[in-house]
Amino acid sequence: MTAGFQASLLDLGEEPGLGPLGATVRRTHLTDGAWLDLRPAWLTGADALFDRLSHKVPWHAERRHMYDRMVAVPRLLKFYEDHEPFPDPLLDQAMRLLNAHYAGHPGTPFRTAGLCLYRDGRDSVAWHGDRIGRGAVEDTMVAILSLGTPRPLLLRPRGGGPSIRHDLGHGDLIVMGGTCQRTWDHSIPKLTRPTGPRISIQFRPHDVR
Ligand SMILES: O=C(O)CCC(=O)C(=O)O
Ligand SMILES: [Fe+2]
Repeated sequence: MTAGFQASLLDLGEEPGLGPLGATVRRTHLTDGAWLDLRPAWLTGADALFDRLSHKVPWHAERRHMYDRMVAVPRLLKFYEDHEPFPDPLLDQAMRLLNAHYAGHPGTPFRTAGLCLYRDGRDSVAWHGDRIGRGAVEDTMVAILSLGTPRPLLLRPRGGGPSIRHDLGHGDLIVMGGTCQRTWDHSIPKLTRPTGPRISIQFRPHDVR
């Protein structure tokens, strides 16, 4: 989608700014009532936001129970509940713009911000849908603003079938909507080539994880 992260490192002085949504958002309909909206380069001057978030967010590692043992979650995390102040005013602005653009859609308004830091290509998210809470039974929406090194996001129908791939670049927006969390799974696969860091900001409605 957009240029690589390293190439833009010279832009640190540029103030981050969000573009319009409106007609710049391109929708792709998937099967079973799932859809994706893409808005490449929604955020310009994204280096400065990457830099601020990497320093300001209290990133932490988590361990989760898997099969019969505890394993390290392969990324750093911080989840902002809807009553918690976001770590940067740009996240408040992004959520306001998203809520204005998607007003009235099932699964809105967006209320929380989940942040992930992928330190390198070994960090990843395994196949899953955001089905904790309402996402398991109702249409919902998850909007992701991607910063830093581009990483592929893969999606595949839960019922089986080929996966599709979207490369999420520095400042790109992708929105999963309709039945996407129930009928499709998504993942950020590990990469073996040298890969710089990426921050993912996921806006979700209340009671969806
Ligand atoms: O890194 C991303 O953009 C996706 C993260 C994700 O799917 C999740 O945290 O549920
Ligand atoms: Fe997810």
